[in-house]
Amino acid sequence: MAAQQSLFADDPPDWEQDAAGEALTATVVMAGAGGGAAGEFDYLVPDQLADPRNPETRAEPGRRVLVPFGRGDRRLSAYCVAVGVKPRGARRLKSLLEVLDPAPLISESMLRLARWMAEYYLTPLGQVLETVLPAGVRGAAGTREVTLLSVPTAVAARLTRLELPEKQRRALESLAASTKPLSPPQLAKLADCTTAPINALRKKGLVESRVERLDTAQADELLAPTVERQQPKQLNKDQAHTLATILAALEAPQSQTVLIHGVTGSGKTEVYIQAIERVVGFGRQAIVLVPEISLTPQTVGRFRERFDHIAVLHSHQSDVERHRQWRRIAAGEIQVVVGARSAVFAPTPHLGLIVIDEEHETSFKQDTAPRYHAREVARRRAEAARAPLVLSSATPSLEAWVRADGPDPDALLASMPRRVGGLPMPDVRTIDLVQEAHGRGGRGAISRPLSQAIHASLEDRGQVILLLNRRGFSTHVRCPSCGYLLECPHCETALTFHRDTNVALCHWCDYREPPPRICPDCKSAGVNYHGLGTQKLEAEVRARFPSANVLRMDTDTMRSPGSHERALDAFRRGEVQVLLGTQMIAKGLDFPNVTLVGVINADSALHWPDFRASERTFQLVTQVAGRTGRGERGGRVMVQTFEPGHPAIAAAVRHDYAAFAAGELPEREALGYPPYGSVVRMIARGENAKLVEALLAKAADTIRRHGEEFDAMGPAHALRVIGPAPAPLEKLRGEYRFHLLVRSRDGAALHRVMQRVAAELEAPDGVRWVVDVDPVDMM
Ligand SMILES: Nc1ncnc2c1ncn2[C@@H]1O[C@H](COP(=O)(O)OP(=O)(O)OP(=O)(O)O)[C@@H](O)[C@H]1O
Ligand SMILES: [Zn+2]
Repeated sequence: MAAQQSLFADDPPDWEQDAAGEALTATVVMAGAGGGAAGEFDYLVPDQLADPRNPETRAEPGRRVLVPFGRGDRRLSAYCVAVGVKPRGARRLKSLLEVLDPAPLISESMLRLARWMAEYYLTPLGQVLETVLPAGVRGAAGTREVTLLSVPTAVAARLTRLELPEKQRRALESLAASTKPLSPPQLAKLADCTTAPINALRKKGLVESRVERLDTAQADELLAPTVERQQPKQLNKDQAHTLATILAALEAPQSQTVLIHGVTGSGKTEVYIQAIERVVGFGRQAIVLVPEISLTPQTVGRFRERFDHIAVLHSHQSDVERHRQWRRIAAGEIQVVVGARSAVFAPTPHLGLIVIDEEHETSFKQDTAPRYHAREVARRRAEAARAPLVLSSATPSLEAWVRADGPDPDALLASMPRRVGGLPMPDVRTIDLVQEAHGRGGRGAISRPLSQAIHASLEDRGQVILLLNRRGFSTHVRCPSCGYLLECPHCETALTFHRDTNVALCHWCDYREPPPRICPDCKSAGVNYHGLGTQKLEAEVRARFPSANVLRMDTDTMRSPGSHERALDAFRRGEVQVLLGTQMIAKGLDFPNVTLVGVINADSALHWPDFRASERTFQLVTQVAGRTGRGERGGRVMVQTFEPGHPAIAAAVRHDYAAFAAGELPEREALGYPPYGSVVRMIARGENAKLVEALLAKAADTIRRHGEEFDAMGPAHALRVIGPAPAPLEKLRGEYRFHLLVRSRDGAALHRVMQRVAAELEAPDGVRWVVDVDPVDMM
């Protein structure tokens, strides 16, 4: 009641404010999904929220405001997206209640980008804004406690006379040589030891420690590993040519996209780092997007070696840390932002360049609303900033490839077909599993030729990487008498047996149960474990190569923070001879001592119900093959497959991207799939399968009806609806899932129709649906 009264007191009826018939209004969208209030709403801006003498409470675009909404005047938080003078209509507008942010959270240009996303991805603007602005951006500044070590002067004076074990001596000398105090992990890194010798030094009183509470940003700065500055490398001819292409794009009056297509190890990263050095030299900032999994100290280190002020954004950061980084970026203190997908929204004030490394990676597409693709958002952002967008990959997406290889003068292609330093591409050979199975009776996962190659590599003191894209021990559990298959009760997919934890696990919803000792169906004793997961492969490798140290990398073993880095460090130091795991080992690793890569089953993703199945297979095999032969010792690759003749596998074996594209593109073209057309996927889910399917059937009719006008314009504009059908993942967490695909060669027409359908479609209770524009995930 009190709030109401003060409200009336401050807020005289607006007909008194404005006799001329015009009023200052703010256009707002409700925050988040909007609580049922989708769309834009106008409110009057009361005088006290328009006072230039009080900039902290002024209504302006990019700030959040509190508004009364609906009949009961629910107070909702909203984003102000525009302010203007409007003729007062007959209908009386309500007034803003409060301005919540003392300054805009988002610039006008980022607001325009968000509007584009809302429109393109058919998502409410309020929800897009919550994605563009990290949750922590309005959070309070944080502090952090840091232990700092230094060497007392008295100790430093007799440093050379101390009797110490080797590691302690090294640590003490490193600390004494440092110009600033160091934290224990920092010192451990510098002296290449664990924290044990450092603790020993502290106990002996040879090292002083104090605890300080620092601003998070300061703490980050201090805790950043100390790195030696590296100079730019002398570029080879292909690299120099690629750099020149990017530098020319920096001069162009409009934004250009440069696709760097370079084989693995061709020195792509070095080229774009040099381009960024130029950009930073003009006082502008660069954003580098990398897949989350490659945000390793190794990658980040390469940027630290070359730039003074970098910010790293990743998904494990706390709100407070993220907020800090955000503010430093917005203040122009940061030269290079390195981060995963959402770093595309980093508020750099003078953006000079965006780079997307491993551009083909699926993780650049967000799988919740707004289902944006960072490549498309980056392109829009680069266009607005008139800055180049650099895409880099050994296996570009066909979307990027066709654009770069086509007539568009603003889409350029730079090829780097050779590895740096004259290193040859690794020799790749396929092993036909059909023939092998006949020869050796189908025992185990490792064929004889692969086994021999592993032996040879190990004897030669080389390291081995084995890829198997399936975690767990056995991929399914079946009764040998009646054929009963153990399934997840919520997802109707086969449960995977995990031997280390002795559970049958659903990889979709995490449902788990102990594996049955008798068949739940026919009650006969014993069940069989079929199929191959990484755990079983690990057991086989340990049994066959007992003297090798084996490390398994998959989401089961890499759960704890830092485990990924520790594993890669152990591999780099040579403590591990065989690294085996899922696709997380296929990416970006640069270990010169890897002389053999084995792909256990190259076909595993080849027949997925996804029009990109061949492309994914080609990418995976090519990328993992690229992890070998990166040193002087050369390297080879063995690819086990049931289909050595499949074009995707055959092209990967020859490192021949152009051949892969030439084989795949006509098929896409014939069917009107991307990059020759656009696809939208609709997914509906609910507990009642009939209702779910009926909703999509209705959607299909609505799409066809709205599509008629485009169908009439001929095949270049027509829409084609495929489905509805049960989604490949038919049941998930107790809900049935159906999907349909719509495709058209005319992306704009498709978009227009889907906009109308999304606005019209009403789902019954218990059924939810989403529209995925440019889908990547087809499950
Ligand atoms: N011009 C050069 N002279 C000498 N060494 C170079 C040069 N360019 C790059 N290198 C080195 O070669 C290795 C591979 O380079 P880089 O990582 O840039 O290649 P890449 O194409 O990005 O690799 P990938 O995509 O396969 O991970 C790195 O160790 C890098 O430091
Ligand atoms: Zn499940």
